[in-house]
Amino acid sequence: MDLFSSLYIASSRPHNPSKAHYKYKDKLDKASKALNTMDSFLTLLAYSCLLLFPIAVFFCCKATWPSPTLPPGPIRLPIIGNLHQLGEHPHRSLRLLSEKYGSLMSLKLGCIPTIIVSSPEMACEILKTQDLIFCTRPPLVAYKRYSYGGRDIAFSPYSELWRQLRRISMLEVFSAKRVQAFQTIRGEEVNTLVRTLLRQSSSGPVNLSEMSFCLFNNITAREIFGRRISGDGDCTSSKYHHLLSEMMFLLGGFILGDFFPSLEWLDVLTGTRARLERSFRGMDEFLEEEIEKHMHGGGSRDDFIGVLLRLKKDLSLGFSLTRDHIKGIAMNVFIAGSDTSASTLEWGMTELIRNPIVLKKAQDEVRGLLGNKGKVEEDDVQQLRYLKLIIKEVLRLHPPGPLLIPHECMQDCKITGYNIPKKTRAYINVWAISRDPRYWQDAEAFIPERFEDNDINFKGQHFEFLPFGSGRRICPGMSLGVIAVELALANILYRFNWGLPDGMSKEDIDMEEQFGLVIRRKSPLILVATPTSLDA
Ligand code: HEM
Repeated sequence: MDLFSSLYIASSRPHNPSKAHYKYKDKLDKASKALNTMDSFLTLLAYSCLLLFPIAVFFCCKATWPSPTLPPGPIRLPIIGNLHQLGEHPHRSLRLLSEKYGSLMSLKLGCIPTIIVSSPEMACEILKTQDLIFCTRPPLVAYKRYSYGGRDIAFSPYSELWRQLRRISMLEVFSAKRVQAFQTIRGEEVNTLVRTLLRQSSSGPVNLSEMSFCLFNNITAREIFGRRISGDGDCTSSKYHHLLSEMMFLLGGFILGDFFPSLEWLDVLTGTRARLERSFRGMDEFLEEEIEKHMHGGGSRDDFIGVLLRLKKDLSLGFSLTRDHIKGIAMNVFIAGSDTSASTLEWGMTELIRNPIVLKKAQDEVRGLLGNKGKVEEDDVQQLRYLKLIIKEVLRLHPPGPLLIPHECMQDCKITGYNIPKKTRAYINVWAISRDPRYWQDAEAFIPERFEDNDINFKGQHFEFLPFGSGRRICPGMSLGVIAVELALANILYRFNWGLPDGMSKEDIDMEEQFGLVIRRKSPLILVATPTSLDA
């Protein structure tokens, strides 16, 4: 993502444009026709400010190297610093830079001092040894809005309130008891996926990316609100797909004000703020409706909203849980629970199709264990050793959050003798770490067997493998996410044979990533699913 990505955010078309927007856009279109190169006059204005001003300043001030007391890093341009070096896939560009400047690298992104961590040792330093100093979040524009001004778990700064929210969520929302209680939901939704695949596969290739998203979106919605959000018996489209994609994009999309706090007004001018507000309002209205339904006897006492509304009345909590806290937590789970798991399933199937020997071994395992049973249940999954190795390998090569959610340093500190000033932003490049040939043999290859004879897991103690992060901010939904992905993958491998559409070979599979807070495939995964003899 380069410096102008935020302008792209501003100029790309919103998903749910209002009538007013079209009217406004018509006028701009006339202007842009005349200009013939820009999407809108406002964008042109913003480009001008951003291009001409730095160029002018460039001639007045020099590029600088980071001071010797900071970790090494590339030379910084005036104004934009190293923003231009992020590229379209920041995790990849940052890996290349860190090969030159080291596993603790210093950058300046706009006005923001930043460190990039690219080795297990440095990740351990930030997420374990100095976790208490680094466990806050930077006050990014979208984080502030989507967290109801710091009233959620994922995007709020570290504080006593955050600790309380995280504590009660761990006990009541993400607990082992709750994971167990949602077993039926996962089973029913995976059955719906299988039924949808049976129906759709008879008329041609299926869009597995769309179905993955829909599956996890419905599982998450039932966990939070007690109801599905797709049509009955359907696993092809989710009413909130566009809204969630929009939110994911804005959360990972590098908004201008996040790098130039004094230029936040440009985000208003370019329309990014309005776009953020529109998506926030869309989600807020939905959450309000669901809370109202629960308060008037709808919903279940055991879904997340039911549990949180009960806790709201609990005077022994030690703090008062407000409606905004409930909406903040629900929004986190809705956002964090769908795309992450969908990404794991779609990359998992992508790798399996590219690696037919692994695919066959996984199918032999599940079919050997299940015989003619008809469907895989969660108890069966515990015996699928090879399938679990596959999930680990998918998370190693395709961690859904390649840079985690950014952390920020709360006070001046030192790492390996270098000064890290207070408010330095920290990106942990877990994508680069889990592909580092110093720690992984044949690091770019998909080899689930590499996890066979060792105890490396993703629970945050092995710093060479951190798909869920580590320390105080480690993903609290790990168990909910992993069991759902395992169950879905086991069932679709058991019930279907998989192949590529006619005329395609595995070399033709598009591996391009769409960067955002969560990395999904850029193009949907389209596969041919052939039901096995069980369904003949
Ligand atoms: C394969 C599935 C998943 C993966 C790979 C994943 C990964 C992550 C990562 C990398 C983080 C950021 C950690 C950091 O910043 O240090 C995170 C945070 C979080 N995840 Fe997940 N996640 C998954 C599924 C889920 C699910 C299913 C839920 C909810 C049901 C969830 C809820 C959260 C929340 C609330 C946070 C914020 C934690 C905090 O800031 O304290 N995640 N996740």
